[in-house]
Amino acid sequence: MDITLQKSAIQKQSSVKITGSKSESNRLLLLQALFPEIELNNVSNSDDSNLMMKALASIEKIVDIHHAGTAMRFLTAYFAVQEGRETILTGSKRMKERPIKILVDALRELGADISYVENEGFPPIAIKGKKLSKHKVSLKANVSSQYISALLLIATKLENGIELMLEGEITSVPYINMTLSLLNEIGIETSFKNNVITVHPSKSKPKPLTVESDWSSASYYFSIAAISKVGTQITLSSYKENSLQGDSCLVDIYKHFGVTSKFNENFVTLTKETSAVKPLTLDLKNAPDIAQTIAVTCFVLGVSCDLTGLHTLKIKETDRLVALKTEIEKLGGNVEISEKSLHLKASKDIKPMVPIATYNDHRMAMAFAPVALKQPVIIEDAGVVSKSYPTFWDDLKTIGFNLTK
Ligand SMILES: O=C(O)C1=C[C@@H](OP(=O)(O)O)[C@@H](O)[C@H](O)C1
Ligand SMILES: C=C(OP(=O)(O)O)C(=O)O
Repeated sequence: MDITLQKSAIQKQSSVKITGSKSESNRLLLLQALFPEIELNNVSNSDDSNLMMKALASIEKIVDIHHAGTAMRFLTAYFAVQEGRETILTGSKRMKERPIKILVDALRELGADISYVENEGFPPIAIKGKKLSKHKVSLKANVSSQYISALLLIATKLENGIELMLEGEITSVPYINMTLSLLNEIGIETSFKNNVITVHPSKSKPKPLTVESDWSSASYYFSIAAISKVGTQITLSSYKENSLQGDSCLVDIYKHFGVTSKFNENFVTLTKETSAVKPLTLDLKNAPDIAQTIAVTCFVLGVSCDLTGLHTLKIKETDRLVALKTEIEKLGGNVEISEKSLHLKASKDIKPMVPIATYNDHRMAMAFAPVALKQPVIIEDAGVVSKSYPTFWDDLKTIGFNLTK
C-alpha cells in the first residue's frame, strides 16, 4: 500500500497518544516470561512486540520473528537457557543478513549449545536449551548493544549471575542502561563500572510496571513541530521527564529547531517557538534510531547537518545511510555518507510528488512523512510502520495531514 500525502498543515493545537516503547516492552515481556507475577501496562502494540509475545508463548520448534531485531537477539539468549527445549530461531530475509555472531559466541562461552542453520554468524540458528555453567564473558560492544541486553536479561537464570567485560567503544549505551534499570525495578542488583557490567544473583521482587510510550515514535512529532508554523503545539502521551529511553534526548536536540517541550503529569507538549535554524552537528551513537528523523527535518528546513556515530545504521532494517542518501537525493537534496556519518548540504527546493522507497524500514516511512508540510509526497509500502507504530497514518490524519491510501 502506497500513501499519498498532499501538501498539509497541521492544527494549531493537537494531541496524540502513542503506544508503549517497543524496547521497554520487549525487555519486560521476556522478564515476564521468567517472572510471571510481573504485571504490565501500556505494552507496545507494535508488530515487534506482538512477535515477541507470540514467540515467548510458542511451543513450536520453529520460531519466526520476521524483522524484529530485539526479539531475535533477546530470544537467542532466552531459548539458550530453556532447559530441554530445542528451537530454530529464524526471521525475514533481512534478518538473515543482520549479524548475531558476537552474541552466539558469548553464549557459547557461557556454555550454550547454538549452531548456525544456513550462514555462519547469521540467523537462522538452532538452539538446544540448557543450564549455563559459567558466568564471565568478554564481548565486543561496538556493533550492537542488543547483544549485551540479551545476556543481561537472562542473567537471573544463571546460578552466579553474569559478569560482562565490554571490549571497544560501547555503542547505544542508553539501551544497556534501560535493561539494567528494568532489572533493578524488579529487585535484581546490577552494577556498570567502566567496561564491566555485573548482574548479581539476587531475589527478584516482581511488581506491576507501566511501559512509557515510545520516544522514537515521538521523534516524528518533534520533526512535524519543527517544520510547522510558530505557535503550533502538539501534546503527546504518556511521557515522563526522567525517561529510561535514550531517545528522550529529542527534547534537547529539537531546541535547536526552536521546539520546546513542557512536561505536565504524563503529557509532553511540544511548541514551535522560533523559526530561526542554524546548521546542526550531532553525535548519535547513543540514539541511532532518530538519525533518519533528524536528517529529514534538516532537509525540509533547508539547513545542513553533520551527523556522526552512525556506524550501527548499516545493519538495521536496511542500510539506513544508503537509504537516506538515495531518498533525500530523489527529493533534490545532496547527501554524503561514510561508514558512520552523514553530511547533508543545505538546499532550498524540494521536488513534489516524489515516491519515497521504504526498504521494509518503518523509520524510512515515518521520517519522510513530514515532507508533506512543504510538498506533496508519496510513501511507498506505507504499512511498514506497523513494525513499531501501527496507527501512525491514522494519527497523522487526526492532527491534520491530508493523506489518501
Ligand atoms: O535494545 C534495544 O531495544 C535497541 C537498541 C538499539 O540497537 P543497537 O544497539 O543495535 O544500536 C536500537 O537501534 C534498537 O532499535 C532498539
Ligand atoms: C533498529 C530497530 O529495531 P530492531 O533492531 O529491533 O529491529 C528500530 O526500531 O529502529
